[in-house]
Amino acid sequence: MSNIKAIVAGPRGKMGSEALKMIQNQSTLSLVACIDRMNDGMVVKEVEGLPDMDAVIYTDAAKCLSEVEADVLIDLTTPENGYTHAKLAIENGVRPVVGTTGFTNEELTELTELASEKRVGTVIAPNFAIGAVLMMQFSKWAAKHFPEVEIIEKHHDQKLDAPSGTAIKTAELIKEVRESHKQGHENETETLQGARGADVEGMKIHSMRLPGLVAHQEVVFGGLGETLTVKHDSIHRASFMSGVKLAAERVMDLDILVYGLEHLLD
Ligand SMILES: NC(=O)C1=CN([C@@H]2O[C@H](COP(=O)(O)OP(=O)(O)OC[C@H]3O[C@@H](n4cnc5c(N)ncnc54)[C@H](O)[C@@H]3O)[C@@H](O)[C@H]2O)C=CC1
Ligand SMILES: O=C(O)C1=N[C@H](C(=O)O)C[C@H](O)C1
Repeated sequence: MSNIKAIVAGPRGKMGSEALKMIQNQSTLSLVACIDRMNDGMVVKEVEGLPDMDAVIYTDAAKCLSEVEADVLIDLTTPENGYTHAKLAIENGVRPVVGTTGFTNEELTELTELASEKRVGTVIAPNFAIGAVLMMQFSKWAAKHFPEVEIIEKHHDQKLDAPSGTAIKTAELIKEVRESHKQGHENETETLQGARGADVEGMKIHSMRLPGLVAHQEVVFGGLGETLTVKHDSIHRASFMSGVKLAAERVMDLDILVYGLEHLLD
């Protein structure tokens, strides 16, 4: 697959700017437009800090998606805008590749149904790093043998959603093999609210936000006399870009929505 025409939403963001660099440095994708909150009508290279690329910037997502001839929309924005952009893209026959996290289950269901109805391939992946996808798969495997598990996710302090999309996806994968049950002491109480974290069928998720962090997760399993920790660290946002590229290539052959990069890996 070559010359896949891509729109990037969120080009000035931490992920969006990395995606522009990735597109600039490979040959299968080309940038045909951007969707941003500002700089309407300017071209990318005119915006300070953005790479030397000629695509036009739109602030009106509906206009961009109906006017520009594009194959894929790469969305790296915010939960609310990511959902709206994905919906608009599907309605306009542009295949969404969504990294944005924080969607509700209702939004995911709606997008899944819309993608099937319109037969527009869609990828929503809470984590595009190959190592993170493996960390989630290893965790699912481990949970078959160690059903007592807690998830600790650590991110930079500019992150809007908690817990992370990755932590939620990990819990969902573990749920497929772990029977729902309460963990810890049956009479456990919290003397400080939130001390035990968020609860998914008895599994706990703890979210840490600090400057200096990028994206990190530990899945800690406890057994009789032993613990097992499955750990992944993204130390640079370049870690996500091979997954974004793979998703943009593979979405061209889909006519349904897939949730999670694992569905696209061999
Ligand atoms: N799936 C994955 O592998 C990864 C996903 N993420 C997710 O990607 C999203 C973006 O993350 P970051 O780049 O770190 O955030 P960021 O805050 O650096 O960037 C978000 C960008 O979206 C822009 N934006 C907001 N509203 C917009 C709108 N209506 N139209 C166009 N652009 C708009 C903002 O101006 C900003 O530049 C988050 O939801 C984050 O959780 C982050 C890293 C990896
Ligand atoms: O906001 C981030 O940075 C990240 N968000 C994604 C998530 O919510 O899981 C992926 C990665 O953890 C980085």
